[in-house]
Amino acid sequence: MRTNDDIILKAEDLYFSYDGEASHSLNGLSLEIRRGQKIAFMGANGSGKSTFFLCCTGIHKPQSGTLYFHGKEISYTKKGLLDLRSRVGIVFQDPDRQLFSASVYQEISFGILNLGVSEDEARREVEHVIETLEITPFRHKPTHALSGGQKKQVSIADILVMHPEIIILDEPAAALDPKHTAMVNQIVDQMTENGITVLMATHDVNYAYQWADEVMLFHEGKVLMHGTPSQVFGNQAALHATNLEKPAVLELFESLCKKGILKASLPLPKDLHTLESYIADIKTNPHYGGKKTLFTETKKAILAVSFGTSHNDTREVTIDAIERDMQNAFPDYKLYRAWTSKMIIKKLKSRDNIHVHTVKEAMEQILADGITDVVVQPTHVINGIENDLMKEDVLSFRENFHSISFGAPLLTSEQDSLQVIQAVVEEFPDLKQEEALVLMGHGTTHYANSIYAALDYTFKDKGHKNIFLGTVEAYPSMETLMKMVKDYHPSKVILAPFMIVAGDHAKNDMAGDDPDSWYSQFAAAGFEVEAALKGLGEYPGIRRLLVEHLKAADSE
Ligand SMILES: Nc1ncnc2c1ncn2[C@@H]1O[C@H](COP(=O)(O)OP(=O)(O)OP(=O)(O)O)[C@@H](O)[C@H]1O
Repeated sequence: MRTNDDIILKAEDLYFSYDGEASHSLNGLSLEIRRGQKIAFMGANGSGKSTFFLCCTGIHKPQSGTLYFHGKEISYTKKGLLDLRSRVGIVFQDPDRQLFSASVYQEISFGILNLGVSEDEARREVEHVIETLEITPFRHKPTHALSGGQKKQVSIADILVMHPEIIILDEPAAALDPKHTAMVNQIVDQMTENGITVLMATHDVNYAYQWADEVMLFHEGKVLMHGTPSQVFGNQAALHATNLEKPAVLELFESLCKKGILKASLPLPKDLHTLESYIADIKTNPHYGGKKTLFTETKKAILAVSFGTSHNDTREVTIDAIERDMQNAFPDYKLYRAWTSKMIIKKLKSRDNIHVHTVKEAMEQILADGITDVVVQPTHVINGIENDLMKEDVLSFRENFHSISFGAPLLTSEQDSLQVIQAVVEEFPDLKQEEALVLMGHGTTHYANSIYAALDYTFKDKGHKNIFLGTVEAYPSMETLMKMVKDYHPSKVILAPFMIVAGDHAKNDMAGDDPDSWYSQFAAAGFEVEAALKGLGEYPGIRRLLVEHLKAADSE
């Protein structure tokens, strides 16, 4: 359990500016450091790591906010600072900023003598640290004649000799060759074994991932994220925001899992050695596939997953057409269909005695047919709940296949939005500037719904000010659309579904006679209205994009 005693250092809402408040290098920074932890401080250049370190040793005093050491506010009196600096030592990134004595011995003994320790005791301590940090071969050289790596060793010795409780290392491996980097890493390991709390700024994601207990991710003068290395390096958005990359070992592990070579349920490997042992184990204990071996002949399939429709006319020109294009792109793969709407599946069964598989049924069939690798391509428009649930169903079969990969839903990346806009524009070549094209999306309470409003905005941004996108079930609603369309004063409103099929929603909610339909509402508002009952699956540009997503998933 975490107690207050565990918190050795705490920062509360720190603000620090180098230029009289014109900009803040620390910008409301709060964090807590637990005793004995190894903490990697990461973040883009200029995100405030060094500034924070300088505050921790009292070199800078924050303009506002409080720093606590062992639960007590830092005192900025001479005595307070001397005490603080004997207990919190900092090794600067640039050793020349730290070393100022003429000889190595003088340099290392300076701090400890300043603490009032007797000369004898100081000598013993200095000799000890000279030996442990392997400084003996150059101990008699003047400090200015040392190499970069040797200077770094001496600046660490400067601090270690004082037996601090916290050591702060600002990019200790910067400018060091691999041999000296390994040596500094070894010294750091010794420090942590001796119970010293180590705060280290580093840009080396591979080292931080393997070494740290916790990662403190700085962004614009405050902590963007704080967590275990797996939590922080597993967060793509946080890494992106802070210019960091995923550690190579994680990247490789994830890629091997995606390819089905390793099981994603294995503990995340901390280092290459662990990953190697997973791979070495494959033959005897197949992580890969559970029941299958790595060397079996592969048989591949595509599973095309759609919401479904009970309208055969639209199905033929949308879902059937999409699947046909997928099959043409992958003639050697067996194509399977699954729908996610149980209601529609039931309706087709009772009305036409046609059975369409659910996702689980399709996966069972694929398994029974001896398929080894499955690429799943949804025809879902957004990455919403339907897609999440579909993935869960598919992944419950993970153990039975060599690999399972997923193509992205239609609107996943920014590039997708641009291609979808292009596909829509191509589909309405006769749309006049004074006419409004109003698209009806489905909409969902899932957070992915925001893509509809974003796409509506992008249409306009790309010069299509007369194309509007709303949803039946969420935002942007008909009410919002009506306002925007009225502001545009179009001569005519053309309605079209922004759904893969032109089914119930398109025929009834959009184009129906009911007074609530979009058609009736626009007509009642005095517009000339026309309905184009064409699902997105009929647009060649949309089908092309889905096939592209499938190809991307297959090549993963
Ligand atoms: N002595 C200084 N005078 C003026 N501005 C400074 C000074 N030192 C740092 N800054 C500014 O403060 C901000 C934070 O810098 P800081 O050195 O704390 O970042 P950092 O995260 O340690 O960066 P790096 O990864 O490059 O070492 C930056 O905008 C920087 O330009």
